[in-house]
Amino acid sequence: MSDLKIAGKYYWHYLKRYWRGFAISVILIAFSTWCIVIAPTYLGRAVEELTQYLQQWTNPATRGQASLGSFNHTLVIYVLLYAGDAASIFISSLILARVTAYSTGTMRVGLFRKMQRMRVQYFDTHSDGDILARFTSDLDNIFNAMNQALLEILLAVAQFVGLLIVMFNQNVTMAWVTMASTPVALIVAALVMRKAGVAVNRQQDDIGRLNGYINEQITGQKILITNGLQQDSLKGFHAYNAKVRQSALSGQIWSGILNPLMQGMSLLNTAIVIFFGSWLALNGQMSTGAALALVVVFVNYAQQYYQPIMSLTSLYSMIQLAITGARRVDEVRRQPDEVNPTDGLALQGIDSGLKIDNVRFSYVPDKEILHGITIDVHPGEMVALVGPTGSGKTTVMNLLNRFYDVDSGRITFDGTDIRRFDLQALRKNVGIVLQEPQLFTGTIADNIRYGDPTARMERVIAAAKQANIHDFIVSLPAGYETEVSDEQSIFSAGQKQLMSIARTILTNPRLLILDEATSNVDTVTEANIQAAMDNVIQGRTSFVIAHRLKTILNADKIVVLKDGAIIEQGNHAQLLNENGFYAELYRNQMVFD
Ligand SMILES: Nc1ncnc2c1ncn2[C@@H]1O[C@H](COP(=O)(O)OP(=O)(O)OP(=O)(O)O)[C@@H](O)[C@H]1O
Repeated sequence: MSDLKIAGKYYWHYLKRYWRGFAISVILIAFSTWCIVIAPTYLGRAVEELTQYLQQWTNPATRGQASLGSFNHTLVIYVLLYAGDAASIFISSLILARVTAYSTGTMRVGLFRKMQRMRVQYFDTHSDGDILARFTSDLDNIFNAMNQALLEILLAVAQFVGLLIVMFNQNVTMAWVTMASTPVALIVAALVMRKAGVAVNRQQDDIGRLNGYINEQITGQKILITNGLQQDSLKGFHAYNAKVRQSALSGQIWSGILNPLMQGMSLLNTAIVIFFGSWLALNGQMSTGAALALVVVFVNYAQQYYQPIMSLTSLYSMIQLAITGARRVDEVRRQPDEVNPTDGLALQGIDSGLKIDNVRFSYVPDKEILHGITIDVHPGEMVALVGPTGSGKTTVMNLLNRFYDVDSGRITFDGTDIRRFDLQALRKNVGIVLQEPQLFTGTIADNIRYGDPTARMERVIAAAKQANIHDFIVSLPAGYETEVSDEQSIFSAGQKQLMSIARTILTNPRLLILDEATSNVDTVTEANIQAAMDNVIQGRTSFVIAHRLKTILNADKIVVLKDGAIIEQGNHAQLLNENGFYAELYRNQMVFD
């Protein structure tokens, strides 16, 4: 589907609910067009009446009859028509401003809502900067274009249609003469617009990539500084920036050519009309006054004829940016939602166990990552996943709470395939503590009760105590009310980790997925984290991507993954007995990450 079609559908989706405002605007614009289009006929009439008056006045025999009455009357109507035009444009611009503000607001909400429903895959495969660009520059482009171009577009279309009607009403031959240059103009405009469209499309994609790069460089700023890579970072930025500059420039040049071209066409058109009009007058097929009036009226029409096209072409780059913006935002809108079964089952707990049953999985077609994984877990057991990097540990975790769905095989809780549970219910029962803890804007208390905003303060404090972070929190001047947004940087990685453990404890999940942090923390924090983890794991079925030896030793089951397959499974003693890969790693004191 072409970008224009996609954009058309997108705008229709959001604008149709404002049809009343639109209808009123269209009526007002039609009225204003009628005023504008009809006005030249009054101008023509005024010229005719003035000519008649002058003829009578210059002839002594008829001077007594000469009167400016009808001329004045025509002139008043002419002025009123322009006043009507101005008033109706003013009112419709107010209405359209409102439609723009509301509809772009709804677009923003729509995009944000969609983000909440989309599959994790989208976020895994798009840079944060690119996603952000869709919220910022793409939506801004849509807003700017609607704000400035919507009225112009409606006016242009109405004026064009109105003009055609009036021209053909006035004089069919002259109307055809006025339109004679249209095919050439349309072909030229289409060629130039295609070039500009390609450049503007590229510009937006380049901006997305530039934003992605900036975002990455900000996030990795400390690594940059540590490695002294600022100059390289700047070099990379220049390269991305140059691409944006080039595509923006080429877009501006191509869209900039359009307007002068159309102006040239308009001048040519006026010349053609004057030439034919004069020829008609000289041919003597009508009175000099009438012929003169016809030329005046059609010169006016000829100038107006290209006006709508010219105003559209002067807005072209803005309109093209909005079309591209709509295409990019619509791309997000059309992403598949997470699959939530209708009549999904409720999930109360995991009583008889969890089974990963011969699961195969690939992120992208034909590149299988997990090759038939089977793990049987009894309630309350702790499973440690170990294995070299890229062996598929995180992937197993991704499947357990349905960030992704298996290709074949199944995962069951108490014998029921997890795809049959209501997604919300499933996620409520599966808690995740990630390696990189994430805190959100709000107070520490808000962050701990993030998964259950209604939780009372006693539960927040109890969770913090279990996570061994209570003492630290109360040592802060504002305690639990400390604003995280301002103070985020003063928390250490370990403290953030403990807060996120407290958050998980508060939601009391039945299944726990824990990615042990590999970051080096001091021994006291390390002991704190270990104790907090023991607390959160206590009595829960849990999967831990284990990096600490102690965790592994404590595990009920150690699953050793290599290249997406389980090569060994059992507890520490059993695996040592097997004298295989695990035993080798253990004996060589190798780290499990
Ligand atoms: N979103 C994704 N799209 C495509 N391939 C992916 C995606 N995420 C991971 N992979 C690939 O899947 C394989 C397993 O990755 P996974 O993250 O599960 O390994 P891991 O054992 O957790 O590694 P690590 O210990 O380094 O975290 C890797 O080859 C990785 O490149």
